[in-house]
Amino acid sequence: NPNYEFGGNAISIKDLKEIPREQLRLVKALGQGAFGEVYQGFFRHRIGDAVEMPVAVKTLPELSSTQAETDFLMEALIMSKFNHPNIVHFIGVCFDKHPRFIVIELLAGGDLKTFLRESRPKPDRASPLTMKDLLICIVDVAKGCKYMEENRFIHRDIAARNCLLTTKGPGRVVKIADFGMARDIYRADYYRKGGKAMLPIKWMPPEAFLDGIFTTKTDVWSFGVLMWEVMSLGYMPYTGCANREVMSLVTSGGRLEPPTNCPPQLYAIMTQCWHPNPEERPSFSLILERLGYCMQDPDVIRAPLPVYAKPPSSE
Ligand SMILES: CN1CCN(c2ccc(C(=O)Nc3n[nH]c4c3C=[N+](C(=O)[C@H](O)c3ccccc3)C4)cc2)CC1
Repeated sequence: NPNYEFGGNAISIKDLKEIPREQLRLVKALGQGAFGEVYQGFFRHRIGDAVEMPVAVKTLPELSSTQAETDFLMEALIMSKFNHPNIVHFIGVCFDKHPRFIVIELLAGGDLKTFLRESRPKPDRASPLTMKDLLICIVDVAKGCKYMEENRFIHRDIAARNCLLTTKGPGRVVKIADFGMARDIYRADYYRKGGKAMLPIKWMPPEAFLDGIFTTKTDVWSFGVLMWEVMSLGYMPYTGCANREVMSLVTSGGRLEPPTNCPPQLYAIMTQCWHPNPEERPSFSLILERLGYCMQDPDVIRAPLPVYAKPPSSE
C-alpha cells in the first residue's frame, strides 16, 4: 500500500477522506482526463442537506491496470496534502469500489491555455484582457509555485495547460491543477512515462532533459515558459520547432523571443528563469517580489496588448 511523504509526514490511503457515493451526483463530462473522464457534479456534505456544492469528479475506468490504480491513488494523496488558494482543492475520494472517484473543487473557467487563446484580439474585437489581467494570472501561478517550493514539492510540469480558472470573467483566480508528472516519480519505473514523447521538453531546462535532474529550479524554468505562454496569449513555445530542435537550441543558449508588446520588465524575469545554471535562477519568492514591482509599474500595467495581426500559418 503506497504511502507518500509531504512536508515532513507520511500519509496513505487510510488518511484520505472517503465520500459516500450517495452524497455525489455526476452531471456531465467536462473533458478527457489522463485517466478517465472528468465530470462536473454536485456534492452534498450530508445526506439530507438541501445545499449541494458543485464539484469536479475524476474517474478511474473500471478496467484499469494495477499501475493506473496506484497512480490514481497517488494523485489523490498528493492533492490531499496541499492547502493553498492557488492549488486546486481536494475534497475527497470514493475508493470503496469501482468506478473510483477523486472529488475536487470545480474550476468552471477551464484551462489557462484555452482561455488565453480564446482571449486573443479578433478582427472585430480587441482582446477583452488587459496587461494587468495577464499579470494577475502569472502572479496566481507564482503564489502556488512558492507554496510548493516552501514545501519542497517539485511539480515537474508547470504549464498553462495544467492550470485552471475559477471563471473566465473578471475576478478569475488561476490554480495549479494537474500533478501527473510529479505523481510519476513515485512510480518505480518513472521512465515508463518518460519515453521522450511524453516529456514536456519545451517546458524543461537542459539539466532535466539531458541528465534527468529535477529540483525546484526545474519548476522555475517551466514557470518562465508559462509566463511566455501568458504574454503571447497561448502560443505554443518555439512555434514549429520539434522537441529535438528545441533541445539543441536551448543547450546552445537559444531562448524564446519576447512576445509582441511584452514589457521588458516581464521578459527580464523570464530570462532569469531560463539561466543555464539552475542555482542562478531566482526562487519563487524572489520572482513574486519582482512581479510585485511590475504590478506597481505604470509602464508595465499601461502597456497595450497586441492588436489583431494575421496569425502566422504554423501557429
Ligand atoms: C466554454 N468553456 C468550455 C470549457 N469549460 C471547462 C472545461 C474544463 C473544466 C474543468 O475540467 N474543470 C475542473 N475543475 N476542477 C478540476 C477540473 C479538471 N480537473 C482535473 O484534474 C483535470 O485533470 C485537469 C487538470 C488540469 C487542466 C485540465 C484538466 C480538476 C471546466 C470548464 C468552460 C467553458
